[in-house]
Amino acid sequence: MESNQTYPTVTGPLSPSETAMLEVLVPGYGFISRILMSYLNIDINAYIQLVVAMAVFAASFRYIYNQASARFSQYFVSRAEIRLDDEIFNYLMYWISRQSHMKQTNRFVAGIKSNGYWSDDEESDAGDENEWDKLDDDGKLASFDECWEKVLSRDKYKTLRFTPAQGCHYFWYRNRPLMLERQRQEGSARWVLNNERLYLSCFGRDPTILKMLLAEAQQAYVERDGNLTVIYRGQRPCATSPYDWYRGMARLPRPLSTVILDQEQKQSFIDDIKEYLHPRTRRWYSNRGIPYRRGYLFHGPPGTGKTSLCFAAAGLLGLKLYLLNLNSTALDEDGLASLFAVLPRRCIVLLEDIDAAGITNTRGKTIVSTPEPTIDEIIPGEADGEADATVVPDASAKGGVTLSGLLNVIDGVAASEGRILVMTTNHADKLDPALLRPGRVDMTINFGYTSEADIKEMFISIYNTTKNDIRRAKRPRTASNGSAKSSAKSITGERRNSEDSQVGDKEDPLQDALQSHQSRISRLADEFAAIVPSGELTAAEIQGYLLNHKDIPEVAIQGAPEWMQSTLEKKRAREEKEKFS
Ligand SMILES: Nc1ncnc2c1ncn2[C@@H]1O[C@H](COP(=O)(O)OP(=O)(O)OP(=O)(O)O)[C@@H](O)[C@H]1O
Repeated sequence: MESNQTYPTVTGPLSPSETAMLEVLVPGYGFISRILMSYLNIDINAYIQLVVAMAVFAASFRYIYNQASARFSQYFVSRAEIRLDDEIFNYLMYWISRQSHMKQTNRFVAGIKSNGYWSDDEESDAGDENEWDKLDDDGKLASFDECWEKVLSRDKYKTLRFTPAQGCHYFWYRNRPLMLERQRQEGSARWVLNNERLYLSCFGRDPTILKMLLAEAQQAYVERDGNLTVIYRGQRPCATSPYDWYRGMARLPRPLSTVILDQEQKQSFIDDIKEYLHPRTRRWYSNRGIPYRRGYLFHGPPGTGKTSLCFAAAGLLGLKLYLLNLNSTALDEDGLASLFAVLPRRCIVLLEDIDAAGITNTRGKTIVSTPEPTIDEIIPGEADGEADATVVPDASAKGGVTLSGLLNVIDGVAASEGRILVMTTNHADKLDPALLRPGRVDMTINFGYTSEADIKEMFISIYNTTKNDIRRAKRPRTASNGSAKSSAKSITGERRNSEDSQVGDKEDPLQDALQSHQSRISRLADEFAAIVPSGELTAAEIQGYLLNHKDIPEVAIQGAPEWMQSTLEKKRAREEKEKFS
């Protein structure tokens, strides 16, 4: 029997069941096809097979292309992967940002912010001096205002840096075509910083060219630092990231001679470190089953040179300085352990003010903290804050590092070897004896108030002249006012270079003038030391005063009695207050 059933109005090469299937696969298909039919008289069913065929072809082509390119890459392309959390990422970015071909790319990331691979500090300092030099070279003694105007306008226009944006970039390196790919790590959240990867690729199965490029990038990066002391800080960029060491500033090394301390103590500290770092020492330790570590404790009142000595030692030995603030609540024992685990083979780790961090207690108690400092905060010699940490009995409640956690990373079974640990404190007597036992602290240096000899030495080091101070004194200057001020200014202006050689070179044409300057300064130093009582002030206090009169030592001496009196009065008042509180 024939059925009277009516089919939908859609007609064409597709059967109703096929159309129904399409409706399932492409919701709204029937509706759209009816609209097209009624208004435009187009029957899309007539083209559907063509469309499907094209889609199948495109999908197959894509699949084949992907497979072919994967096979091609596998057999004919070498590729290096560089991860953001590795320092080599900085090497490569630094190198790239200085390549002319990379500057020409039309997809790039522009930035001015200093980071691991761009640090403008040194360039800016050198630039400032150049401005001054240019004005001086015109034959006139540059005035501050003239120079400052130029420096300020330079500061307004920070250097723009460009690095390739995400995606592929092609370039030639040593006559070979290479590809650089910048990628976000798949599956990572956008706000997570630690998720970038770089891929370097070249044709052929031999990756030598890539390794050469990476070695060149490393060399460029390392040479940029030259003899600067590089400071790393243990922190994390955001709350979800793990703790890691982040490169902070790179500073000119501080000459050891500028740290005023008993010569014998200073020398035995340096000799001890040198002995420890000697290539044979590691084996000596391991042959005897002794963990290869060395710890130092610097203690004394604030501003007596603890940080300065550590910084100077790092500069002298060309070691990187790793700074860690134990006061952070966010830093737990795992974070601490992971930071110590990734320390390089040779470095100095500086834990400042450990008494403030709460290591004044017995094991199991927690160090509680102040907010985390920023990465750029550390300037050796300027750290003076006493963290207002408190100690709470429950380690789990607030986070933070326990004393036993600290002891574990210092010399636990899994503790890292090779590093030099320096801890500083203002109150050694408050520290737990466990922290001070040999193996954890192998040498203790006491920093005290200045003696008469220290005061003289400080005075001389501030007013005397180093070769670097007069590197620009290529022509005799006529002093603008003929006063002691102008003569002092011309030879004491700059104290920023690493060499601390005092002038006295036989061939130096300025030798006579400088020698008489030196003997004058040494005479004035005696006068100053006669005014300032020994054992009363810290080096920082004396330095602070002398810096207020850095151009005219005579004026410093004139004002010294009054300054001494007011400083001592304030000190006594503070001590009285502390006694009663
Ligand atoms: N012994 C010293 N020799 C030379 N300069 C010193 C000395 N002590 C302090 N200074 C000067 O005082 C400033 C502070 O010094 P530094 O940070 O080294 O002191 P500190 O003992 O580490 O202080 P704190 O305990 O507060 O951390 C620096 O600018 C440094 O140049």
